[in-house]
Order: sequence, then structure tokens, then C-alpha cells
Amino acid sequence: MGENVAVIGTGYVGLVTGACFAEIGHKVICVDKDQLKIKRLAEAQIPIYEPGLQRMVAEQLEHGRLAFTCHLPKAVEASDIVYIAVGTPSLDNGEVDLSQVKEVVTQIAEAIERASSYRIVVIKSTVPVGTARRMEQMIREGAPSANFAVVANPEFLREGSALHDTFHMDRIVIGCSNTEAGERIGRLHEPFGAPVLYTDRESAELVKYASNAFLAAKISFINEMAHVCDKVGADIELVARGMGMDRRIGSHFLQAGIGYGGSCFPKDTKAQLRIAEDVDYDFKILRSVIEVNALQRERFVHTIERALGGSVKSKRVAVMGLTFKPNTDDLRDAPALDIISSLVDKGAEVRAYDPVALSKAAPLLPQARLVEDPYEALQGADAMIITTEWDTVKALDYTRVKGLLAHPIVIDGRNCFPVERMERLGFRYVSVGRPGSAVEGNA
Ligand SMILES: NC(=O)c1ccc[n+]([C@@H]2O[C@H](COP(=O)([O-])OP(=O)(O)OC[C@H]3O[C@@H](n4cnc5c(N)ncnc54)[C@H](O)[C@@H]3O)[C@@H](O)[C@H]2O)c1
Ligand SMILES: O=c1ccn([C@@H]2O[C@H](COP(=O)(O)OP(=O)(O)O[C@H]3O[C@H](CO)[C@@H](O)[C@H](O)[C@H]3O)[C@@H](O)[C@H]2O)c(=O)[nH]1
Repeated sequence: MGENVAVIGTGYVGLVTGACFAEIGHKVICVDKDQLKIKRLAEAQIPIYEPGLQRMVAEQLEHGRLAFTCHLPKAVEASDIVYIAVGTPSLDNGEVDLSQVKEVVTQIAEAIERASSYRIVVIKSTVPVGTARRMEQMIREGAPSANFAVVANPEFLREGSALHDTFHMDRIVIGCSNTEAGERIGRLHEPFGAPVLYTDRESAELVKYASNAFLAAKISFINEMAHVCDKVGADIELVARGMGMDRRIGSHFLQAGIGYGGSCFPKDTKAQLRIAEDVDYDFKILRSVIEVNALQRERFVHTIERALGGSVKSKRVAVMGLTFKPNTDDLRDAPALDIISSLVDKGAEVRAYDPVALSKAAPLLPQARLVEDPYEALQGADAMIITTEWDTVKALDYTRVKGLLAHPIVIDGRNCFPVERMERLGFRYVSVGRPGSAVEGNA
């Protein structure tokens, strides 16, 4: 049976959640305080690049199963289940900024009090352990006579494959203190066909941070192994493949490169570290994971310097890819941004290409020339630098690329090509952790 669901916050998570719930037959109202965004969404104009999402939103709007509003109280009144999917960014000290969550919880409490019928409030935003319990207290204080339950239901989708991830979830984690409310949230998800794990709310909140921290650890581990490979002449791709064939390890998240970025791993690893510190626990592994990831960007800049004879001063470089990974236009904590800033500080002239994020990147990169045509970026450059493994970058005509570059040097932070292929084409090819493509000198 379809439920009436309100989703508060129309960022990646809110929008994908709302559209997918509508797709499986629920009636969904998405709420945001950004009026312009809501006006555009109501016309099926999507502010993010996410394959398939625009079409799904347009179809669900047409079917009348999806609506958009700025009016939170009305949406809560019209719904039995209220999802919170607002942002939880990092503060400078690594702590999670819960101001967006607190703001909506206050408004939800007022609306529930007025509605005077049962509501399930679900926190989907990534929040520190204990937040669901504190939300319940906040709502109780703001709505003393309300009948409600608070459930923790963290989100595990990845940007760029968000719809696929939602329809092929490995698991749904539902943290609740009230079994009936938890089971209703389980039934809400039934059409997705994923296994459900019911937990207490604190454990559900921690599953989210633990999962991101563990995946980030896999990445930092393989990046450290890549440095060892460079020094001993082994091939990180083969090492990762050999490790991944062991089902206890698994083959995912063992791609060496320039480190993780994005809106989640950097902030969530810092938040988990902070959560541990708050209970007087020094989470040593996680501290190293974060440190290694920061170093990875610096090391890549040193690799570029060494490949260009020791300095990038007055060198022109073409940077391919700005987003933190392909198939998204999200630039939050994208490694390319730090790498470009550092190259510019060291005196390089940077031209950068990205297939979808140039307009979002323009205010963030005033020091670089942003170009829509990758070949224009490469014309006369001293080196090509690959920072995001976009298909459009991998599919360039590399014979033409070689002809355009002033020096045939490709420094690939994402190991896009077999070393032999690039050598055959006549490039000096520098990549991560592979024999024949390391650059001399210490990392
Ligand atoms: N982005 C991802 O891939 C991803 C995946 C899993 C989990 N998460 C988590 O999900 C949460 C949301 O992430 P996101 O990337 O979608 O966030 P976002 O910052 O892109 O979007 C948040 C939205 O909430 C809106 N908002 C803020 N305050 C509001 C209010 N008072 N009323 C109505 N709307 C309000 C903002 O206008 C914005 O549109 C975060 O906790 C994040 O850690 C994100
Ligand atoms: O083997 C790998 C895999 C990923 N990355 C990098 O890691 C970052 C994150 O990638 P990915 O996890 O695919 O993207 P996100 O969209 O940030 O998704 C992560 O963060 C989300 C927000 O919490 C979670 O919901 C997802 O489960 C989790 O994968 C990117 O910079 C990737 O380039 C690597 O360097 N090597």
C-alpha cells in the first residue's frame, strides 16, 4: 500500500529518495527552503547532474505521485511519514553542523502538534550517534501532546549511480526503539527488495559512519600500497586484483589514485574521529586514513613537479576532470580543486576541462582557465594531468593529444590506461603504483 511521505531537503539524497519512493508507488511531497530550487523542481528542472534522475522526476510529477513545496508544515500535515534529508556539513573542528537538522526538527514538532495524529519521523541525513534520540526529545518538548516515533534510516547511495544504488541496495538499515514504526519503514521499502537490518537507533547511526570510514580506509590502504609498489617495481593493479579475489577482502574500493573526495568520505571520516574523541577514544587507524588521504593530493603535486623536471613554475598544464569522481557535477572536496590551487601557487599556468562541472567550478577556480573543449586545454601544454576518470577523457584521440602537447607527458592520477598502450603511443606516461610509469625521486 502506498504511503504519504514528506521528504525535507532536496539535495542529492532528498531528491533521489523522493523520486524513488514515488517510483515505487508512494505519494511524496519534497520540501526545501530554497524557493528558486523548488520552483524549478516543480518544472522538472534538476539542479544536479545525476544520470536518469531528471526523467524519473518528470515522470513522477506527471503521474501526480511527486510534488514540491517550500511549505514544510503543510507537507508534514499531509504525510504520515516524514523523512529528514537536509545537509550535515563539517564545522572547521570536524564536528558535524546539525543546524539544518535542528531547524527542521523544530518546524516538524510544531506541525505534528497541530496535526494531532500519529507521525513517523525518519532521519536519513548522516548524523552523529545519539542524534535520533535527541531529536525525539526535541520533538517531545516542542509537541508535548504529539503521538510520534523517531526512526534512524541512513542512506548509502553513491553520487553518479544513485538510482541504480537505490534499486539495488545491499541493505536497508532501520534503527528504531518502536518495533511497529520500524516495521512500517521496512514495508515502505519492500518494493526495493533489499535485505533489512533492524537495529537500535545508535547502531544504525554508527553503521553509516563505520561503513564510510571502512571504505575510506580501503582507499587509503591501497594508495599506501601503491607507493610501496612504485618503490619495489610491483604493479598495484595486479596487487589489488589478487587481494580482491579473496572474498573476505572483496575487489571494490581498491582503486589507487589521488585519494577520496566528495561530500561524504572527507566529512564523515572527520566526524567519526570526532565522535570517538568525544568519548575519549583515540581512533588511530581512522586518523591515519585521513592523513594519508590529505598527503595523497600533495604527493600527486610532487609527482607532477618531478615529471616536469623539478618545478612547475611557468609550465602550462592541462588538467582533465574537476569533479571528485565521474558522472556527477559535485565539486565538494574534489581533489582536483586542491591540486589546481597548489599548482597555481607554485607558478603553473592551468587550463582545466570537465564535461559537466565548468559553470559550478568557475567561482571556485578563478586562477585557472576553464575550457569546454579538452583539446583546447591540451594545445601547447607541457603536460596532461588526469584527475577524474571521465569517459570523455578516456575516449580522447591520443594521437591527436600527442600532437597538441608541447611535451608528450601524461600524468594520470586515476590509472586510466595500460602503461604499454601509452608508451606505444610515444608518451612519457606517469601513473600510480605501476612499473614503468613511476617518476623518479621520493614521494
Ligand atoms: N550526497 C550524497 O551522496 C549522500 C549519500 C548518503 C548520505 N548523505 C547524507 O545525506 C544528507 C544530505 O546530503 P545532500 O548531499 O543531499 O545535502 P545537500 O547539502 O546537497 O542538500 C541539503 C538540502 O537541504 C535543504 N535545507 C536545508 N535546511 C532546510 C530547511 N530548514 N528546510 C528545508 N530544506 C532545507 C537545502 O536547501 C538543500 O537543498 C547529509 O547528511 C549527507 O551526509 C549524502
Ligand atoms: O577504489 C576507489 C573507490 C573510490 N575512490 C574515490 O572515493 C571517493 C568517493 O567515491 P564513491 O564512494 O564512489 O562516491 P560517493 O558518492 O562519495 O559515495 C560514498 O559516500 C556516500 C555518502 O555517505 C555513501 O552513501 C556511499 O555509500 C559511499 O560510497 C571518490 O573521490 C572516488 O574517486 C577511490 O579513490 N578509489
